[in-house]
Parts: sequence; structure tokens; C-alpha cells
Amino acid sequence: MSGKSPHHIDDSILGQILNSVDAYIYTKDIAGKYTYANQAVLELFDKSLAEIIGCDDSHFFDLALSAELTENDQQVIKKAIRVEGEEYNFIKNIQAVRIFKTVKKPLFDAQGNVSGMCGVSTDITSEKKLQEQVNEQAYLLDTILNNIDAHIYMKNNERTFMYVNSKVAELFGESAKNIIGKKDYDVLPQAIADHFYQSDKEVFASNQKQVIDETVIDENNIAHHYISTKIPFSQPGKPPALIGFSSDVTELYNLKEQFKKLANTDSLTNLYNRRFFTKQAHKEFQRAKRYSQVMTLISVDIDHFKMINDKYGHPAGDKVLIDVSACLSQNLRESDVLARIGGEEFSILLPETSLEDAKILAERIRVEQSELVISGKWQGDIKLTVSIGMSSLTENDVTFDALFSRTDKALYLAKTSGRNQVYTL
Ligand SMILES: Nc1nc2c(ncn2[C@@H]2O[C@H](COP(=O)(O)OP(=O)(O)OP(=O)(O)O)[C@@H](O)[C@H]2O)c(=O)[nH]1
Repeated sequence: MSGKSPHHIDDSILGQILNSVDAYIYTKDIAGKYTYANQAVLELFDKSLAEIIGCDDSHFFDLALSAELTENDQQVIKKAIRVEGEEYNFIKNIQAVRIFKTVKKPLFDAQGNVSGMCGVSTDITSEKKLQEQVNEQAYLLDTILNNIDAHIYMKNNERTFMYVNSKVAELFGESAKNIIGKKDYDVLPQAIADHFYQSDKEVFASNQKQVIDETVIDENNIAHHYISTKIPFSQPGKPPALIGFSSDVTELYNLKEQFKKLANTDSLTNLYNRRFFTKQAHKEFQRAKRYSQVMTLISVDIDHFKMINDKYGHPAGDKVLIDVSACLSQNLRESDVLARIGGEEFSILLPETSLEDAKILAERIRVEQSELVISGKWQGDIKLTVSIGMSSLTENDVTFDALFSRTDKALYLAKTSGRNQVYTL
């Protein structure tokens, strides 16, 4: 200070400048007592310059709660070095912590010895708080995105990944860092990447949210089913992008398929049941009518099945039903519908099959069934015959039931005229 009063600075042009700066500027002597403070400091402490000069920081700060302040001051004075850092200081006047970005430098006397220090502090409390909030939110978002049971990603219309969560990284077998910035076809097999991009394109074209069922066949030929929601996401000055959420519903899908199959299947023979047959038959009937196609229905019924049950027991009867079903299945085409529609009665719907062609099939079935020999844990082999009724669709049939009743009548006539025969109506 070269013998001049600290008040002197305050009156000078330099003092006016220091007072108009939006920062706290101060000097302290070697004992930590203030030798100068600018207007900002006076306002912060709510004191006049005279009340501050000669006092140390214990008058203005709770030093127990302002560790960096004392630490930084000591470093400057003892080591004669410049210190830059953040200080969390508890200010007595406002009874609150303020965060400062502070630069402190030693001051020297004419002999070159440290005579005190000069400090410039900027209040960064609100920026810090904002930064902390942003960090907290980023952490929260990151925790949610990486722990949620869904694949989440952001991709732009140039097919570049801008974000992937850890589920996606796990699926692609790469770290998220390695995926971000790459194109989808650089991290996925081309066919799969193109498949995904098809629905991406719809999002970009419509600029609307899309909900899509996606199926991917992996390298082991296993199908994975996803439900994907893709939302357009645009930022000014950047290419259009989308955010995708895909949930793996493979297990659910397989379960649904299994239930569907169970609901349509006879558990003993594994053939379709009456419920499925009726539904399918009505569909085929409509189609045959619309396109004026031929269609034939065959009903097969095991003869004297009650006697088989009575003689060999119920388990033997079950085995007969299983073997008869297997034998029936062997003779059919993919488009034919075979079902067990009652105890020992089976129906076969033959789309696009004339009565003449069906007769050949029915006769073959009758012969093959009569040649079946069913053995098991019972005395002797079981032999059986079947009666078959059949009929083709006519122009007068308004519903499938008309064809079904006629076939049933034909079966009845096959039974009443001696069994082990095919009867056509
Ligand atoms: N083992 C076994 N028997 C069954 C099953 N469903 C129905 N049945 C039996 O099938 C028999 C059918 O007997 P009926 O309707 O009198 O016919 P049928 O003895 O074959 O005589 P026809 O048809 O006139 O030649 C009954 O005894 C039923 O108990 C089954 O799932 N398993």
C-alpha cells in the first residue's frame, strides 16, 4: 500500500472501476486483516469500508463452514503462489453459503517479501446450482434409461445412432460408446438394419409416432419379437431424428402362440379340435363360394369303438385314437384341415378337391385304417375298421352346415349299411 490509506484507492479512478466491477475484489495483510474491499464486498457484508478494514474473515464468514477460504489464503501467503479455485463460503450477514470462483495472488513489499494478498471472487452460486440440477437430472435419466427393460435409442435419418442405452449395447454386443456415431448397418447385419430402417422411414415421412411389431431372426434362426414405438425428434440445425423404444415380447408372443395352439388343439391326438375346425370350415366355405371352387368334406368314424374300450380298456382306446389320427394325417396335403370333432369321429375338409378325387382318398383311408395293428400293454393286437361319409359342396348350400349335415347323413348311411365302407351323398 506504500503508506497510502486504503481509502485512497476508493477515491481514485481505479477505485471507481473496481467498485463497478461485478466481482468481489479485496486485499488482506499477512495476518488476514482486510486492507481494501470494493463496493461489492461492502454490500455482501452489509458494512462500510471503515467497518471492514482491519478485521479478519472471522467477522464476516463462519470459517468452520468455509474451509476452502482459509486454506486458499494460507497457501497464497505461505507459499507466495497464485491460487485459483472454488470456495463454498458461509456468509454471516445473509446466513447462507455462496459459491465463488476465486483467484488469489500474493502482494509483495519493496524487499520482495509477501506483505499480504489480493483476491478476486465471482459469485457462481446460481450457475453451480443449475449445473448440479442438470447433473442430477442427467444422472436420473441415465439411471432410468439404463435400467428400464426396453431397448432405447436415438437415430437420425442418415441412419446414425446418436444414443443407445445399455440394453441396446448388450443386444448388439458392443459398448454404447462404440455404437454412438456409427450407422445402423455398421453394427447390425445389413438385412436386419434394412428391416429396421423400413419403419424408421415411415416415421421420417409421416413425422408421426409409429407403433410397430418387429420380428428379427437371429443367426441361430431363432425369432425375436419386439413391440417398437418410434417418435420423431427434431432439433434445430440437425438432421431429423427419432427416438425408439423397443420391448422384447418374444416370451409373451410365444406364450400367446402356445395358448392359441392349445385352444385350437385336441390334447390327446394333437389334431385340431372342433372349435378350430368350425372356424376354419366357415372361412373355406366362403372362399369356395366366392371363387366357385369345388370342396369336399369327409367324416371318418371308428366302428364299434365302444367295444374296443370295453375289451381292452380306456388307455387302449386312447392309443387307438392316437394311431388312427397319425394314419389320417399322413394322407393329407398342407391345405387340408383334419380335426377330431367328437369322441371317435374325425372330419377332413378338402378345399379345391372334387368328389371324384376325394373318393380315391377316402377309399385309401378306409383300407389303411383296416390294416392298422395297434399293440400295447394289453392282451392281443387291436384291429379296427372305419366308416366314412362324404359329400361335396353344391350350389344350393347356403352355409357350411348344409354340407356338414349331408356328410353326417352319409356317415350314418355308411354305418347302417354295414360299416367299413365309404358312402357318398
Ligand atoms: N378311450 C377313449 N374312448 C372315448 C374317448 N372319447 C369317446 N370315447 C368312447 O367312444 C365310444 C363311442 O361309442 P359309440 O358312440 O357307441 O360308437 P361306436 O361304439 O364306435 O359304434 P359305432 O360308431 O356305431 O360303430 C364311447 O364308449 C366313448 O366312451 C376317448 O377320448 N378315449
